Amino acid sequence: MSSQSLESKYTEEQYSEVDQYQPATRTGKIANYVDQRVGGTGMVREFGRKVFPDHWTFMFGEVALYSFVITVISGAFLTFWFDPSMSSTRYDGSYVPLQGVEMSMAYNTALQLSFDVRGGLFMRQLHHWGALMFVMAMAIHMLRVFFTGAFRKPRELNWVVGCTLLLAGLGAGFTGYSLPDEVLSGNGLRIIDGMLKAIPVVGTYISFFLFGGEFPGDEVIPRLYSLHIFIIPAVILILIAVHLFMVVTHKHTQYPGPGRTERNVVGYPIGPVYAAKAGGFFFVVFGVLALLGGTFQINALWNYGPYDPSPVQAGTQPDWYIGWFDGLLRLMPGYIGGVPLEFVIPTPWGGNSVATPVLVTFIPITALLLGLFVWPWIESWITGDKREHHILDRPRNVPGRTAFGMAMMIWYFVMWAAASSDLIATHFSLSFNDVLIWLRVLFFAGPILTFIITKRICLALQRKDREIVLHGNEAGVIEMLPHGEFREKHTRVSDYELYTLVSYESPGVTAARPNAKGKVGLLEKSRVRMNRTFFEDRVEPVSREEYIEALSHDDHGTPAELPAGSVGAIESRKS
Ligand code: HEM
Ligand code: HEM
Repeated sequence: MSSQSLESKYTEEQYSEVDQYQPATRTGKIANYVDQRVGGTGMVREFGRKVFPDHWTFMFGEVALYSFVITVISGAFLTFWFDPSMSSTRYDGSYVPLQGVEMSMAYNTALQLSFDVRGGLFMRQLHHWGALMFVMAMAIHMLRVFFTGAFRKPRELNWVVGCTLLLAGLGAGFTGYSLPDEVLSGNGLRIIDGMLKAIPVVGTYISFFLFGGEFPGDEVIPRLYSLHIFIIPAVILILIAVHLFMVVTHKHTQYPGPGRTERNVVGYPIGPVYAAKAGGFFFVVFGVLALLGGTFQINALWNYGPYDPSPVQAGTQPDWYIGWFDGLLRLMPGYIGGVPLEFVIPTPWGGNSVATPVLVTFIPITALLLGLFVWPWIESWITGDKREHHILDRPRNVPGRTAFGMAMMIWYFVMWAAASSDLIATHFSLSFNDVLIWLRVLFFAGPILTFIITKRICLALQRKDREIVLHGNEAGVIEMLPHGEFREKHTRVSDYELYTLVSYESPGVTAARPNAKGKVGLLEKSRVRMNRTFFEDRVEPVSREEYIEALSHDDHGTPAELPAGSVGAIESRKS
């Protein structure tokens, strides 16, 4: 019992009486002692009874959380040995091919961690696999939230917190990857330096300040280190706390099903079953990462050699979440029809060069990242839907959003694939230039084709669902009728499945809304155009009348009366 509740319930004279209710066991007494001073019971009662719906797609947020914890633990281990200094030293560790080679302390200690610290290589690999899993889990979690519409009101701000987490994750990955100061990380930094310098007027200054002088300087690794082990993890930690707090206050969304409404949550309370499952799951994630870290080599930095701006290695790849920046740079032509795209603006101090090929790459990067942040508002602007949503969408039931999401994914994949254009060319014995030209075509045509194809697939799946609701599933049993006709038997779907198949709305196109002056502005016109792209093709959901009509035909081998709950499912459709 917490001290607060004691105060409110008992007078001072009654305190001695209360002491008689001390638990009998020693553990109970210790728990009581702590609780009277900490007051945790109320919190446990509040959180322990929170109901959490169960679905496998809700697991990715947890995987992100656990892999972050594992990168923090393994990263803390690395800090005991890693020295982020760029001062020069001669390697004298146990890796023979590099003995006597001059290198920075950062690379030297990363090699020491790999060869001379007991368990060091395992911890480095665990850290790197943990980082990859962290960003991967975040991305899949984000896609789950996107494709099921879990970002809609009231969760828009939590979506923004999530997007910030994703950016912070990319920042953590990039800064970590740059720390060991070998050829691969040095080349990554060289690309960043080039992108910064392309910014007109201020670019060279930004690069100069970041690197503490002319690239590579001797300041950048210690600076990245502060960002990597302190500032970015602290930001991630705070944002995760805010994110999960918001998940609790909003309550979790749920998939459509019997008894699930916009006003309730059906699932298990967190304590004890869910908490035990989540605790166990942490160790599963830890186990998988330990297995990867222990058996699959990653970032074998002794093969690269110390950073030197002159060599660039063939075949090396940046981590998957960074590759698309690199890919974009490769996609952008430097010349069109023999005319260089880079030009110089004459100025009194000798001219300012504008690196157009590099600058243009900022457009898709900004569009993709900014679009991600503001998507909840864009969607509600297109649809005109300002209502709260706690029941999730099945992706096929929102063809416009699903098609758009898939188009953006393909766009991302093309940019990412471009970062491996050399490997694609060598592995498949193709001309490097041809690969690049095809990727350029796909950069523009890929998203459009994906949008069209995905929308068609969604509509086809909706039609299939409609067919299943009205005529049941093919039973795989052929029967012969008395007059000799053969036909396949159909079985009705269960009431549960019926709920899943019919609980959705399929809005039509909304008409243009004139402004106060009675005119339809340019913005409204573009909204209506997008609204039409999203909603013009639609499949009408099954109506009550259609359903009853279908049931009454018992030529599908179905009873003439309605199964309990089935009409309720149709009625509960959100429209
Ligand atoms: C450090 C990274 C992250 C962690 C640890 C995390 C964790 C979680 C967890 C545990 C949940 C509840 C379970 C679930 O639905 O999966 C959740 C829900 C949510 N997350 Fe994340 N998340 C992260 C990143 C993101 C990102 C990148 C986004 C989107 C851009 C996002 C958006 C959301 C939203 C909108 C919800 C509420 C979903 C609902 O109620 O259905 N999160 N997050
Ligand atoms: C408090 C948290 C963290 C600490 C103390 C930490 C510490 C470190 C240290 C000391 C290194 C250099 C070791 C080496 O290269 O051998 C490193 C590398 C790295 N870190 Fe972290 N880190 C943390 C969080 C993260 C997070 C959240 C991510 C990713 C999203 C990440 C990604 C990386 C990567 C990719 C490397 C390069 C690993 C390699 O050399 O193969 N770190 N980290």
